[in-house]
Amino acid sequence: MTLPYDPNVDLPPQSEIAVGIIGMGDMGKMYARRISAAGWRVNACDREEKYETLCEEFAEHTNIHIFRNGHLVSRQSDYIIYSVEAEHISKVVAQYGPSTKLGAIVGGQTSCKAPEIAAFEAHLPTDVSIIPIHSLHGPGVNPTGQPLIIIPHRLRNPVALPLVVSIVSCFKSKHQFLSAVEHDRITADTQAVTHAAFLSMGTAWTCNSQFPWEETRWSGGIENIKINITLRIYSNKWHVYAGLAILNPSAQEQIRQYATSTTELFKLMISGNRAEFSRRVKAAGEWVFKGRDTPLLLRDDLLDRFSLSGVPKAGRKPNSHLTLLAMVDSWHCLRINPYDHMICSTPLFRLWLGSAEYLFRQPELLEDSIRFAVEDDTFRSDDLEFTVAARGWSEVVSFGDFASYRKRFEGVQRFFENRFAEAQRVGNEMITTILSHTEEGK
Ligand SMILES: NC(=O)C1=CN([C@@H]2O[C@H](COP(=O)(O)OP(=O)(O)OC[C@H]3O[C@@H](n4cnc5c(N)ncnc54)[C@H](OP(=O)(O)O)[C@@H]3O)[C@@H](O)[C@H]2O)C=CC1
Ligand SMILES: O=C(O)C(=O)Cc1ccc(O)cc1
Repeated sequence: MTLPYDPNVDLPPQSEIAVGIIGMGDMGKMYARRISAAGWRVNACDREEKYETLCEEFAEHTNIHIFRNGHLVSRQSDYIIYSVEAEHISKVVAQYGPSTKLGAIVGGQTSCKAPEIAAFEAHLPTDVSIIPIHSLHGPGVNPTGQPLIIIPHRLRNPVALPLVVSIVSCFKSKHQFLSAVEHDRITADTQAVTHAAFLSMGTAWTCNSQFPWEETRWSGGIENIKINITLRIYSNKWHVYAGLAILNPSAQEQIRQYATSTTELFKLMISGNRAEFSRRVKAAGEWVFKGRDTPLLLRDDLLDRFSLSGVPKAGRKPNSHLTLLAMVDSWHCLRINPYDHMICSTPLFRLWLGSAEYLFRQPELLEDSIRFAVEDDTFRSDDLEFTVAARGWSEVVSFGDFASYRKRFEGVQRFFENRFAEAQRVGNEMITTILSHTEEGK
């Protein structure tokens, strides 16, 4: 890969550089710990009311200096990272941006870059370079080998970009240099629609008052992925998912298509039109998976290790898998090749694509799923609730309605909260094990 900067440029000594972090939530703290451990001085703050508790929490970290507010961080830091809620980025940058140190570099960690860039352009002094970043994983995932997107948006000197690269190299992530527009288009494909599928599963289970791990029809194999990842998402903060779906215009189109594909497939299922249902599903599968002969991303023996349920393999039933059929149909309708975006994929996206591949590249499984969808009513009420849920999520996102998004999200969160600790533990292990096997091609 040709680097978009001169790697031989002379950088200032590490002892002269301070990294600022505004927003010490889950991601901000993870960044502060890793960057300071690599030897950089870190200046950090959250909202003023958290100053004392943050000072206590980081009292032992001599390289992390907690300040009362973003003005104090901005005026003495050389690379300042805003790690706040995407919904608030404009307000927070308007507040602290004018205090940025002369000639410094500013970036953000929000998941959608259009509003972040607009805020920086509007509120930062013109001498400041703008280099946003985005770690494509949650705070509990080891950043080593995960994609880290770097956006060299405004470079005021030849040192700015190599300095940022040198600072973030402590994550040992895979660097991808993109424009903000490319970033938003790709993450709409990989993140927003993936989350829409899992959010809808959680809503459907809640509306049916079901804990899926207690039912034989959701046990083992890719069902473990559906359950673990749904719980993982709902154990996180609502604003992370709301921000990247609502603020990214490409995401809205994709989520709408996912809801449409779900609805159209569900109508074919209940009309008993097996021929047309089968034709549409297989046409989508052909388009997305044709010619793929690499080993499947997911393997049965690995999947079965990560169950939240105690149902033995013999007791399991086929599933209509409307969630996955609709995903592949959406990719087909929007002409999105999901493999094109692997370089910017999150662990959840890889597991979701792996699940789709597992179903579509094993013809007997796909036939079972088609037959079950049209001829068996075991999953009818689940599929009905899923369809209603997918449309509901799409509607909230298209209305740009953060308050309703939060209410929907937190309602499901309450339903599942007793299982979050276990789901986090199993989910972390599942991500580490399955993805390490896929990456090594084992
Ligand atoms: N969590 C994830 O998996 C990932 C998140 N991201 C993105 O990173 C960003 C941070 O996410 P995450 O750490 O999870 O979220 P958190 O809610 O944990 O952290 C955001 C922090 O910023 C604080 N904050 C808000 N306003 C200000 C302000 N004016 N000054 C200082 N601090 C402020 C918040 O306080 P308060 O809570 O009081 O508002 C909160 O503590 C988001 O934009 C998210 O989309 C990116 C990759 C992964
Ligand atoms: O992997 C996922 O999709 C997650 O849910 C974690 C996550 C959330 C937001 C991001 O901007 C990046 C990663």
